[in-house]
Amino acid sequence: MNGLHVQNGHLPNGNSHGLSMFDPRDYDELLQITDVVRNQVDLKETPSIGIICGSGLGDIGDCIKEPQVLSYKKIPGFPSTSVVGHKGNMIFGYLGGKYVVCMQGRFHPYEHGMDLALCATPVRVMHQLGIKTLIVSNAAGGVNPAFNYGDLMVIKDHIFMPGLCGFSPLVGINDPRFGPRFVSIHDAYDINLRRLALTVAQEENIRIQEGIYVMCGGPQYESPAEVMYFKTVGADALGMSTCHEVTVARQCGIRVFGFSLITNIANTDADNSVEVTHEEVLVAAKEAGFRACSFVTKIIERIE
Ligand SMILES: O=P(O)(O)O[C@H]1O[C@H](CO)[C@@H](O)[C@H]1O
Ligand code: HPA
Repeated sequence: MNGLHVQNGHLPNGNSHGLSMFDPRDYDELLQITDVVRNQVDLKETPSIGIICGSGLGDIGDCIKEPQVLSYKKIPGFPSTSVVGHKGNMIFGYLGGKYVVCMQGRFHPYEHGMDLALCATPVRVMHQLGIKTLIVSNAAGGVNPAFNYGDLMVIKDHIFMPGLCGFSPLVGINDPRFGPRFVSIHDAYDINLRRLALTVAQEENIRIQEGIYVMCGGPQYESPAEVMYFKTVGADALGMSTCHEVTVARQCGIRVFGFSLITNIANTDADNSVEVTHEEVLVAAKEAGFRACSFVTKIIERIE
């Protein structure tokens, strides 16, 4: 175990300097982080469901009942979130009648000092805390011409661009306690949860789509030609997150439900291009906050 120092209740964290303090691939070091989390929260029971909030979608965390909030600053090894719209809190409590743990803020590969395994650390910690299901959300640009601003999209499958180029969270030492060296991603997004989500949306009158999410490296938004490229290969929505978390979750045997909020329409015409800004992404997410929250709550109510 290399250099994860947790002494006398003093918790160093990785916010400014600690990114090399622990190896996010080391099961035992992560267990220490998980223990530090456990020791700071009065766990009511084992959380069965983990949630990751996308950009501006932190309202989902604010819906949690009897919340216990642990700032990422108090979790050793956790970097701080640097993207606006990601608060940086781990919240324990009840949602849809189940005990959950929610990451109100995620780490993106384009943030300072990140590697994909470090970005996916919260998933491994939630696995060690005992979750069996992960609900992951994101803000994304719509590519499918049938999509509208503000739609929710159930993720049916993904194209993990960094992963295809060798930047996978599973690259490097593999501890079999997390799962196998080679992971099959043929059924990453659980079909029963997808069906449940589509039913819930219909019953609740929530505009819903289903489609393929592409994770690009970012932080630049895609050029019109790149959007056209992804459209041609079957993409429905573009973002800069999620696939690394889902890959790690699947390695651990966690079943996954994912959805995107379509915050902007990605443009394919360089002669009539439209600028995308993170501010507009956040505005769209804010507008959808209540809808996203009740969507997630109703799904959780009906998860077996
Ligand atoms: O995927 P989330 O975290 O929702 O964030 C999305 O919003 C940011 C761009 O506006 C990018 O980080 C993109 O991935
Ligand atoms: N592209 C990539 N990431 C995004 C977008 C987009 O258009 N919108 C929100 N996140």
